[in-house]
Amino acid sequence: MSNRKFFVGGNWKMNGSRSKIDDIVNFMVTGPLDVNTEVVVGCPSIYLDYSRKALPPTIGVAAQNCYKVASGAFTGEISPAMIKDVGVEWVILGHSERRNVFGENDQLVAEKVGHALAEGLKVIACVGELLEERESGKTEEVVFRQTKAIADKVSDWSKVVIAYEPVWAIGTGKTASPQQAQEVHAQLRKWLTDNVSADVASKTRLIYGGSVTAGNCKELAKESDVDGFLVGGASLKPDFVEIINAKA
Ligand SMILES: O=C[C@H](O)COP(=O)(O)O
Repeated sequence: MSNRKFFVGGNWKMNGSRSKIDDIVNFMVTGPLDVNTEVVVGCPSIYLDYSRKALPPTIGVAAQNCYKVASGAFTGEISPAMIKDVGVEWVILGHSERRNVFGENDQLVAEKVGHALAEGLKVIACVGELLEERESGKTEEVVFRQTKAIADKVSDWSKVVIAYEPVWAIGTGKTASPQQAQEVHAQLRKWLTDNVSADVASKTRLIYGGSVTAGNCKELAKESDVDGFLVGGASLKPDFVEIINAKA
């Protein structure tokens, strides 16, 4: 039994409206939510303020992205300083959709992580391989490369959660099996032991994302190196409560 607090993040992606958020807040407040799980929801930037005000302080709020500097001529971007200004304490960085739809590379993701942490935000940093990378035996190489870029910018690991999200499992209904998730999580934890420290490796939450549902969360949560989830589609539905309670 690890002493890592189970962590469940919801990533609403580009979904929602004020009325939809009211519904989500309602089912989350009704819960009941396992008090032993840390819960954070990732909102579209335009709804960060609204969501932070609507949710109880026991539920964290995350931006889904931010830029790597505090302010300036960067049309369309938001900064960690702005995120903090509306009372939001987390940001998701390096999500596979940022990497693969919007072309963010390891270096940009790492710079964003470094700046967000320096500004006092906590970071959910995402890594994960494409289907062709898995099929050609490159999963470990890819997730280690992505993790190293991020790790080089981290000085305080207590502010970081790593989300392993195999791209082939995101939004596809093809969840990684508990064994597949555990295998990569164990490799990542060993990487942290070898390249950061045993202490950081034992304390850092490694969460899994990719088609997590109320139906598969309990089996995944039994794996010793799976410390929680990053949930997309199911975080918009009352099923999210069951996922938060996967360990209860
Ligand atoms: O950030 C969440 C992941 O991309 C997983 O999304 P999904 O649960 O809809 O597959």
